[in-house]
Amino acid sequence: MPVLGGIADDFTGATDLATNLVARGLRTVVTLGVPAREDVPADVDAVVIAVKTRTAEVAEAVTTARAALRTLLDLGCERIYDKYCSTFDSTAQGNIGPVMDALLADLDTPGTVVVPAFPATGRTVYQGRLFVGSDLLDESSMRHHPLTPMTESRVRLLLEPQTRHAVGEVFHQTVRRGPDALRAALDAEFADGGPLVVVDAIDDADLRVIAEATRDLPLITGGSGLALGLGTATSADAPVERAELIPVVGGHRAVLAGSASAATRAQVAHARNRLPWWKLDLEALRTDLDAEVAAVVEWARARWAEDAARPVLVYAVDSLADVEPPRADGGEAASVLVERALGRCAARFAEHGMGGLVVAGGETSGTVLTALEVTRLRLGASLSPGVSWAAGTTRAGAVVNLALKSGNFGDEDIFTSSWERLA
Ligand SMILES: Nc1ncnc2c1ncn2[C@@H]1O[C@H](COP(=O)(O)OP(=O)(O)O)[C@@H](O)[C@H]1O
Ligand SMILES: O=C(O)[C@@H](O)C(=O)COP(=O)(O)O
Repeated sequence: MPVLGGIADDFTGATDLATNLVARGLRTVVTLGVPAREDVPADVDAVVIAVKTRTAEVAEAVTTARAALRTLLDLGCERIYDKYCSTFDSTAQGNIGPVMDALLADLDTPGTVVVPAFPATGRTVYQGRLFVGSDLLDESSMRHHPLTPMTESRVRLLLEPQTRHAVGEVFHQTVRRGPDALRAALDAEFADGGPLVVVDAIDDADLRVIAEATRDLPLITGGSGLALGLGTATSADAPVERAELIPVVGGHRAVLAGSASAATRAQVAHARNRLPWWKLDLEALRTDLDAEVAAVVEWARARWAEDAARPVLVYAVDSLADVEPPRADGGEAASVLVERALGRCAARFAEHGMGGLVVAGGETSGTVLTALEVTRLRLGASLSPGVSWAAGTTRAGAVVNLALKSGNFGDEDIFTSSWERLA
């Protein structure tokens, strides 16, 4: 029976959290959407429900999060982990604050911590300010995010407009004094300040202190980093390797990249010199999307006929100059066309024997998994911080190996090197 239940506001965020839970020895399953109780396997320690609510209407995000919470409690989960982006992707309306408010109310708890930090990927919080590498959040590329531009770095100021509660802060000086000092500071905030407390963390040792100080809270919130501080589920008879065991299926291999993020663009440039590649043509998609997809599928099958195990790369963006802004004339947005095309490619590739797939991009992953009719993922070995191989089960019961990569995650060679870890 699962002990920990996660609610993640997008699909790559869910696999990011699950990756860190597996690293702590927890056998973890990700469900895509709120599952029926009988669809959750019994032999897991953690369940992460992936919902696509980061940029949804506030009311929809809250209703979905509450439904996910009810299911996790029904499954027997004793603690809930509310996972949002390590760059706090949200707007003044939400959805991080409204979801926290709803979870706090439903769990009837005195308060919780707000911990976006994920130091392994450069996201740290110091004196209440969120950094991406050495840049303050509002000076990083997140300033220009198309849906959730982040123009403020102080987490308290980002959260206050979104929540009905007061927001407190506990700085690094206190975290450094250890779990007891932190817990005393949190209790003081919960008693006089408010139930939401932003806590600094600049390295994994800080995350361990925060996890220890909050071990009896029914709700914790953050990026995925906080999971690295959780007590390990491992023992002599339950080593970390047990949590990583997933079925590996054979078959053809592909990489589908719809992300335009800086890390993905570098990974595409690296892979173009090493793998057969196809760059989607926006004009061709706009003219006849099905014909372009058919051409991609024919091309991929020819490459697999030459070398059955060699991955093919299908991607959308080399440089930011390729990114087409939303159209003023009401024509179909490039982002929609690219997502639709990559989803259809995935489904057709699966019909032609694809057994392994790396997907780059959060929105893209959502579309691709929907097209493949994958309903749940069992997380396996980690590829890099926040990214793992998984075994995805489709509605029809077929299994496909998947690695979902958030746009800014992963080393430059992830599209070519990840396959070694699958073997
Ligand atoms: N040439 C393009 N012009 C406009 N949008 C694009 C283009 N290529 C891809 N996109 C869209 O950009 C979005 C990237 O988002 P996502 O997949 O979440 O990646 P990330 O994780 O990097 O944010 C997708 O909706 C994708 O379809
Ligand atoms: O917390 C994180 O940084 C990631 O898990 C995440 O949510 C990234 O979002 P996308 O870049 O939209 O995939």
